[in-house]
Formats: sequence, structure tokens, C-alpha cells
Amino acid sequence: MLHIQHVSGGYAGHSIVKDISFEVNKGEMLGILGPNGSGKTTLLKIISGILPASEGTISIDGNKLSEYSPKELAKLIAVLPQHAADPFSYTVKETISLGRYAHQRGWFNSWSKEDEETVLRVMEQTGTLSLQDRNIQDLSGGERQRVYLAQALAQEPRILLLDEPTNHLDLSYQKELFDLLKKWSKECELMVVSIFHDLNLAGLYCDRLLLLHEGKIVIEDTPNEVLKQERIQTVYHTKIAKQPHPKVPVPQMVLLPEWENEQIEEIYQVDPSVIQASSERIVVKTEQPLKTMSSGVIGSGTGWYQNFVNRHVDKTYNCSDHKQEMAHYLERNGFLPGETVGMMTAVKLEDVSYKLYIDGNVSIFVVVTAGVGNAIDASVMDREVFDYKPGTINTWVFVNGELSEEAFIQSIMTATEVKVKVLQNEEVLDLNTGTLATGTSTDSILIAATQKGTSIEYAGSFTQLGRLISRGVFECTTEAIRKSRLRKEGMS
Ligand SMILES: Nc1ncnc2c1ncn2[C@@H]1O[C@H](COP(=O)(O)OP(=O)(O)OP(=O)(O)O)[C@@H](O)[C@H]1O
Repeated sequence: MLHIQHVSGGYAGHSIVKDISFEVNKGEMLGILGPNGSGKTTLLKIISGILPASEGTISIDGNKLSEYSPKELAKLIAVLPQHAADPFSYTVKETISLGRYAHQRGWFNSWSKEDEETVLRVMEQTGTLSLQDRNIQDLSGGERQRVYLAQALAQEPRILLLDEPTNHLDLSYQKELFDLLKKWSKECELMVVSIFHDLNLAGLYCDRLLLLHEGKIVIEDTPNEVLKQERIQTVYHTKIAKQPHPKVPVPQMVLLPEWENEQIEEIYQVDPSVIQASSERIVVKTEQPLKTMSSGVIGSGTGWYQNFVNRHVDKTYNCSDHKQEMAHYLERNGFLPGETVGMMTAVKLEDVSYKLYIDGNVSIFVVVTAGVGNAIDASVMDREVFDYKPGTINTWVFVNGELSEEAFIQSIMTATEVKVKVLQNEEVLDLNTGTLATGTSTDSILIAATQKGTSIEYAGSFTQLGRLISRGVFECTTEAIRKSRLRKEGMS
């Protein structure tokens, strides 16, 4: 275990880092964060023994750093410094082989089979094998960085200290490097202490993070605890937002640019002028992207979208990969799938119902197409499994306002509750069970907000927005169902 206790130190009698205490266990990765000049490199230099600590103790497995000989320390600790540059004209393999120095009994003629195998292995792991005969000075910054990492790994240290190791690396090498370090730290019980400027990379790979500010520890804890929006904004003096990683349970921090504020002046409204309805599709195309939560075939989940397409398909529509087919359809018709939410319906689109609803400084634009031929009662558990059928109720609610995450979710709840009520009022039945239907098997919903203007925290049925959604979805869904039923009756 690496144990740092009340360590202070700096340059020429002036303390840069003050009263630092933390521990790193075997197999653990600790990330050091902090703004420029907060003392990260100074702390790393003190841990490696390059700079003496003016106060406090550093010990490895219970023994103080000062009790180890320089050669013993060189076996224990490897350092990958910032902007490593080599004035000598070595080949890549020679440079990496220098990492074996501390393992050799005498410098001449003592190159062992184990040394050779270790160097070959780390060259393979760091992707430097193909560069082995090149001169280190002829490499790109990223290639050189990998060579120095290989040199540090060839040392087979117990503790690896890294100062911004991804400095010159492109995205794929950043990921590869940390995937490798994570694996090594666990498998070889390596203790890794690394400085990061990229908070997201640190949050993704480190077991714990230490945040430095003006030479002192602000907090040392798990990434989720350290990466709090307020704290990072205060320490880094910049506007950021925290959000969950889409795949793994770690936080991610995103920068909020200044132009985000500037655009508040130009408030953009979504209203009936943006709709284009034909028998083939209903399109809402907005001037600016809207923050969207939806269950569309394309563009589902949360994102920013500018085109909203409800496409008519025949009742017999059957496709093994309807997502891909829909993406091709959108592309063919000039909509970029990355900017579009796409839904399908077998309902005649002439029966669409849409309207703008305004209450003071909040307004919503509701668009509903509703076919109830496939209506089902969702409370009936034991039913035969249906194939995908596009006869459906598609509900779009565009909000002119800035919605919180809660408001997005509550908008979906409110709209769904109202839809169910409309189906009851209209006495729509599940044809299989004869009970009142709650929806169809393929209903889709979309809440899209301009994220400008009035800030809206909540959208439950009792709030201003909730009441607008209740009224809008109630009226539009009722009208759309009636239109669709009338058409069917007219046809029969
Ligand atoms: N050799 C030195 N002599 C005197 N002062 C130094 C020396 N090296 C660094 N400093 C000062 O110590 C302070 C901390 O520097 P350090 O390099 O540790 O910060 P850092 O957090 O690593 O910064 P960065 O993110 O910019 O790399 C800075 O004010 C710096 O000017």
C-alpha cells in the first residue's frame, strides 16, 4: 500500500502542496484532478522522490520512502512524466529496454531472457512493436508517448505515476491505454496514480479521485462523489453540467459554452406554422433543434432533434428490421436520421388532430394521430403475443419552454394518463378481452422542448404545463379517434 501522511512540499522553501494525506491500495487507480497550477505535478514529484517533502511521510508497504535505496525505488516506482523528451538518438526498442535497468545486476552482458520477453510483451501491449527499430526522435508525439509508457511498464513497477499520460494520444489510444492500465492494475496488483485534465476519462477509469485546489485536497472519494456539478464549477471557475454515462454507472461532466446563454434572447416558438401534413407523412421541421424524449422508431430516448416525421405505412407493413427500413426511408426523403425522430402509423393521416394551447408565458403544440383497431387493455396479463402492427396512437407534445428532466418524465406521464382516459370516454374496447382498452400495442410518444424561455420544473397534472398537456392531449386525441372512427364507419 502507498501511504501519504500530512505531506507538504514545493520549491525553494515555498510550499506548493500542503498537508496532503491519502492511500492507494494494491490494484487501485487513483486520479489526481485540479486546475492548472493547483500542485498536481508537484505532488507527483514528491511521491516519486524527485522532490523532497518538507513535512510528512510517504511509505510503501509500511516502509518510508527514505529507507529504500535509489535502485530499490527504481524497481518499485515508475514515472511517466509530462512532455517526456529524449535528447538521445536511441531506437524505440533501446529506449524501452532502459526500463529494465533497475532489474539488472551489472549493466554489461546481463541482458536476460526475462528482460527480452518483458520488453517484447510491453511493446506488443502498447502497440510499439512495429516501431521498434525507428529512432525515437522521428516519432509523432503520440507514438513517443506510447514508447515512454512501454518503458515505464518494462520496469514492472509496483507503483506507476503518470502525469497526463493521454496528452498526445488520439481517442482510440487514450481508451486503449486506460483499458490496459485498468487490466494491469487489477491483474498485477499495480497501484496507479495518474494526473488528469479530462474529468470524464478520470471518472470512467479511476476507483477514486483526489481533487486539488491551491495545493490542498478539496475532496478524495469515489468519482460520483468528487464529480459534483457545484464543486467542479467552483474549483474550475467554469459552467458545466453533470450527466450519467449512457452505458456504465459513472458520471460525465459536459461544458456549457457561453453561446448557450447568448441564444436566450432569440426565443423560438413551435406553433402550427411548422407542420406539413400529407397523406404520406406528417412533418414538423423546426428552425432549431429541440430537446426530445421519445419512443420513436428512429431517435428514441433523449436527444436533440430538428425533424419530426410521422410516416403512414400500409396495414400489411411487415419488415424484419423496421428501424433500418425507416432510416432508409428518411434518408430517401431528405431527412438526416441523426437529426430526426421517426414514427410510423397505419392511420390515415388526414385524420390528424393538432392545435396550439397557450397559458400565459407557456405554450404547447399538440399533434395526435390515433387508430384504435389494435386497441388493447394493458392490465390483462395473459394474452397472446402480437406481431408488430403499426395501427397506433402517436402523441407529440412540443413545449415552448425550458423543461427539467422531471418535467420531461412527468409530461409523458400526464399525456399517457389523459390518453387512457380518452379511450375510456370513447369506450374503445380490447377486442380480444372485451374490456376497456388503455392504448394500442405500438403507441408512441414524443415530448420536445425548445429549452428556451420560461423555466418549467414540473409537469404533473396539477401544474401549469400539466394542465395544458391534459387539455391538449384530451382534445386532440378525442378528435383524432372520432375522425378515424367516422372514416371507418363511412367505409363500411
Ligand atoms: N520548478 C519550479 N520552481 C518553482 N515553482 C514551480 C516549479 N514548478 C512548478 N512551480 C509552481 O508550482 C505551482 C504548481 O505547479 P504544478 O506544476 O505542480 O501544478 P499543476 O497542477 O501540475 O499544473 P498544470 O495543470 O498546469 O500542469 C505553480 O504555481 C508553478 O508555477
